[in-house]
Amino acid sequence: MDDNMKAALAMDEAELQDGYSAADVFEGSKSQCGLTYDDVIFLPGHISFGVDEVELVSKISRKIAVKTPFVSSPMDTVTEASMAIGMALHGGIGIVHYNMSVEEQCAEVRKVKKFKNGFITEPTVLAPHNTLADVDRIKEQSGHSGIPITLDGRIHSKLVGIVTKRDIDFQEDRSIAISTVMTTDLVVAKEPVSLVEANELLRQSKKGKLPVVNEAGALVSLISRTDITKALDYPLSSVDAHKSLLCGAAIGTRLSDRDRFLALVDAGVDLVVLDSSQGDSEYQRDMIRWIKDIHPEIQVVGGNVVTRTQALHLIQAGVDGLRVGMGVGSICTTQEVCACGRPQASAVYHVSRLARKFGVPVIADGGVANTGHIIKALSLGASCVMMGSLLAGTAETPGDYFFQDGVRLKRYRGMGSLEAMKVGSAKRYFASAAKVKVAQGVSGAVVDKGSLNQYIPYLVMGVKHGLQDIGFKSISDLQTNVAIGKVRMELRSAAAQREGGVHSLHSHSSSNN
Ligand SMILES: NC(=O)C1=CN([C@@H]2O[C@H](COP(=O)(O)OP(=O)(O)OC[C@H]3O[C@@H](n4cnc5c(N)ncnc54)[C@H](O)[C@@H]3O)[C@@H](O)[C@H]2O)C=CC1
Ligand SMILES: O=c1[nH]c(=O)c2[nH+]cn([C@@H]3O[C@H](COP(=O)(O)O)[C@@H](O)[C@H]3O)c2[nH]1
Ligand SMILES: [K+]
Repeated sequence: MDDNMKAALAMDEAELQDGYSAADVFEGSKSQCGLTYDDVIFLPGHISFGVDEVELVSKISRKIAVKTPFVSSPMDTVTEASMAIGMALHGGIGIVHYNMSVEEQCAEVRKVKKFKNGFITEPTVLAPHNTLADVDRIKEQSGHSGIPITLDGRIHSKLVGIVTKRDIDFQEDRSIAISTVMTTDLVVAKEPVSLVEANELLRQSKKGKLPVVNEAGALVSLISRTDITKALDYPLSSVDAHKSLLCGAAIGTRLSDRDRFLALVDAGVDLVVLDSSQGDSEYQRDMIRWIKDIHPEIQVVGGNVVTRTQALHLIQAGVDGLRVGMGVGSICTTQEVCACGRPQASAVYHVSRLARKFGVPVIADGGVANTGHIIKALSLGASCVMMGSLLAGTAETPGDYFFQDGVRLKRYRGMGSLEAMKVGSAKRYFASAAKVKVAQGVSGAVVDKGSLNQYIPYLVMGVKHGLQDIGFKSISDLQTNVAIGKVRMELRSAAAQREGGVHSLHSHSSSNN
């Protein structure tokens, strides 16, 4: 090796550093220009690990960690129970919209909280003196068969038997007591028992239901084979201490929303999102203080904010998370109508920089059109991303598919669109009573994206590849290295952005959407 070569190889890191730090890009600019995801591009780092080693564990609020940093938007064409269940099963969380009555919203939340609990902690229970007709009634109302029987017909009482379809199907007389037909030779699990152990017991016993009892033989919960198969299929699931899926819900900041909040707490909600385009209001601060005062255990996400001052006001009021984004959603017209907002990469970077000091996670909301945008949001400090249009069109969203020009579509609309306001958000705007309705969103359609079961794993893998290319195994490592300037980036000219997209083809297809 000659001396020139040796000198070249001895170059230190500083000499080799390409690109710019996030601080250079977002704070050093003299152009007074706000930036968004497409304006920036990360330079690749060094890969020393496999893509499967990348972990996407993150936080959605101070106390709630998730394994997939994805949140579905509280919009009436995106999140009701089915979406919230799908998001939680895949390790994220769904926020049920509130363009419906309190009762309807609570029913959606209950469906999520009750979905396939690994452990059913409130099973339907009967007593030995109940009749087969009682079993029939329960089957009709709730679909449950396989009912545990306890001495006094309630949970936490001594387990004496179980009644299954097989015990009663061929009994003609439905007035006879359960005690005469129930199975008393029971396979039970003694608490504490893990789902894996319970699964093994169910496999060996070939039973459909496994009652869990305490030392004294009292029933404490029930495990069902169908539930457990699902639980084992979704290792990333976001669950609470009782193994129920996590669920969020949106509320407003009017006095009536306090009743909505209390009802949602009753329904088991884990987190509420104060849903507003401009979160820096006295209404919102009052709501946050009131909630944290009476229900400090419920996580409150405030927003939306895009500046550090707005964020600080909500942090001072006690929020557990911040939702960032104004006017950047695919269906948003707020920036055009109200002249307020901020390009999303700048908003996420600046708010996250402040929120990080207080340990408050940031949810980057809106404007996410591909996995590259998700990676950029996370890199710039967001703990999670909230998505509307990217998830719209999946099977789990409310609404039916329809065909237009031979393409299978689903409706997707802004919550401030005239169409959505007509259904309910008019109440939020006072627009129903107002003479002039000012829409801040549009309604449209998106293409069929299939089920979340294929779609979320695809998004997750895309994000993992991005972290691997930048050179980090976790979101926190990535964020720390962006913050200290080790991760390098550049702005992209308009021509560079064109180059980074698909170009120069007559036609192309993409299998992923
Ligand atoms: N992220 C974004 O860029 C945007 C989102 N949206 C979505 O549209 C929906 C509606 O958003 P907003 O109109 O911002 O809802 P909002 O409920 O925050 O505001 C509607 C109007 O009600 C007022 N208001 C709220 N609480 C009040 C109280 N206690 N007393 C008196 N007045 C009160 C507000 O100041 C505002 O004028 C939400 O789902 C939101 O996420 C709408 C526009 C932009
Ligand atoms: O200006 C707006 N008018 C609206 O009618 C509207 N509806 C929803 N949102 C916001 O957009 C986010 C979803 O954005 P994406 O479709 O880009 O994921 C959502 O999460 C919201 O923050 C609205 N913004
Ligand atoms: K927009």
